[in-house]
Amino acid sequence: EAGDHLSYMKLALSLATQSPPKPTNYRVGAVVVEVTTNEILSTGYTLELPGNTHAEQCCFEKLSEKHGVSASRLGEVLPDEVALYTTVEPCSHRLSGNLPCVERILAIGDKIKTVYVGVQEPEKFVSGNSSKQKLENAGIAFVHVAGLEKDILEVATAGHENPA
Ligand SMILES: Nc1nc(=O)c(N)c(NC[C@H](O)[C@H](O)[C@H](O)COP(=O)(O)O)[nH]1
Ligand SMILES: [Zn+2]
Repeated sequence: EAGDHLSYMKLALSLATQSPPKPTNYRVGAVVVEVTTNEILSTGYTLELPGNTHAEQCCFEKLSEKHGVSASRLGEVLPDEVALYTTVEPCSHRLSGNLPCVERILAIGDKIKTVYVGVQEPEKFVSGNSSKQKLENAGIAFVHVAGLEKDILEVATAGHENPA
């Protein structure tokens, strides 16, 4: 079981390495998994889709495209037990003003049971990321998958002046 989590987080990390480096965000990778079958429903990495997109946002936009529903209605079409793996915890505020990913997760409702994160968001752009609290308040589990922190931060900050 724990092995599975690490393999999904490693997959998310490999996706993050495809993200074009940028000084104003993090290079993140995310994977949406159907828990009972271990089927990968969607993947995403920062800036994969047009616009200033986040990895988690790309996962959801691909799923809404596939199912022909808006991302906010994904709760109607997703299977009952879904997990999100993301190398950096979902944002709770974005300096661009775009909709934070924690709000995108909450809008999906009770289909996403667990969010697995590789690291907490560094304090560089936004301090006090509140996604853990928001998710747990909504009954969504927030689980840290340990072991890849150094690699995740190196990839995430590769576009910065002084990378991690
Ligand atoms: N979980 C997560 N996935 C991402 O794909 C990504 N880029 C961030 N980054 C969080 C960081 O707080 C925001 O990147 C800045 O606040 C700038 O906001 P924009 O990205 O320009 O909307 N966090
Ligand atoms: Zn985000």
